[in-house]
Amino acid sequence: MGFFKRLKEKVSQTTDRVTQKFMNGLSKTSSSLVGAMDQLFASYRKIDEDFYEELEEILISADVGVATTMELIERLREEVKERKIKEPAQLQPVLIELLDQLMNGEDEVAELAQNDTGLSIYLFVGVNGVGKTTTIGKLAYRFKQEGKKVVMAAGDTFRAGAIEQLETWGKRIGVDVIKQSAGADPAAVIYDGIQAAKSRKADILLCDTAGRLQNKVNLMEELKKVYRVVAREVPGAPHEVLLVLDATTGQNALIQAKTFSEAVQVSGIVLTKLDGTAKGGIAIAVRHECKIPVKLIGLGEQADDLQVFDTTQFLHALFPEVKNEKDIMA
Ligand SMILES: Nc1nc2c(ncn2[C@@H]2O[C@H](COP(=O)(O)OP(=O)(O)OP(=O)(O)O)[C@@H](O)[C@H]2O)c(=O)[nH]1
Repeated sequence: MGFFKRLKEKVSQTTDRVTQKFMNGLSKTSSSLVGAMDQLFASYRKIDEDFYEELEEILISADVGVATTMELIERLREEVKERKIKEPAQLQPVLIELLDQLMNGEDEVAELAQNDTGLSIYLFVGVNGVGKTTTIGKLAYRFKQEGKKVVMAAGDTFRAGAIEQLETWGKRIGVDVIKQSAGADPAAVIYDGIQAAKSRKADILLCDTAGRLQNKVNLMEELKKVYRVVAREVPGAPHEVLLVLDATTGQNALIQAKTFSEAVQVSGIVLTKLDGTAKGGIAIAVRHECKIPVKLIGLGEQADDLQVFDTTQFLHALFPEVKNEKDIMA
């Protein structure tokens, strides 16, 4: 179903709070992207090579990425030909539909996997500072709100601060944290976490992992070991391996996605700090270029600023004025 049809249904159905979260969180990207596009559409009388070139620059500076931008422009040229569009201003709804398609259109809002026969185990991977610990705290809060019994394991033993930070989150939201001292073997901490979660009949165990070791090889070996321990202790686990990427690092996030996917089977991406950048186009690039679904996005530091990624809400927050094709055609 096309974007505008879903928009009518989804935005009216979804609680206003979610739509507001997306709009507030993406306001920086929206104002810079829409501002630049409005200027472009107003300053061109016809759709020519200069117009396409300027549109390319706008998309790339919003961190949509070169590959995704090139593909978008290619599809736009075809649409312009097919629909015999003359006015640049008529392009905006077409552009939004194409962005929607590039982001896999139909809202397969990727659900978080659960183990309906017992303990669900999530691993969180990603480099230091991207928001891993914060994301674990926010997700623990979300699951607790849903009535689930949650336990967290402080597997990022590389940085002492990460252990304390997770403990702070645990105290704040009333969730147990299983830890050892800094420098301990992450796989041993996560093994303890699994035993504790089982004995406490928890529904879900959220595991932080090392954000950095001496070098990439050690880090990747470490992650493979954690993965093996989890898979041995609970059949079918880990149920999610969530790679946490910082949206403010732009195209670097794509490089990290490729690196981590070589070491462990990443099942989903959490894109954090989208509220902290005007280059939220990175979500489009990640969604289109990585074959891994963006499952969650971080729209702020508060516990309920972690939202399930939803293409319709995302594009509506970027282009809030465009409710349907007629808005622009008129
Ligand atoms: N504005 C904003 N800040 C965020 C978001 N997610 C995390 N942060 C902040 O980013 C900073 C780093 O977050 P951490 O959770 O410590 O990063 P980390 O990846 O856990 O770092 P390590 O624990 O070393 O792996 C903290 O100040 C968080 O509050 C977000 O979605 N929006």
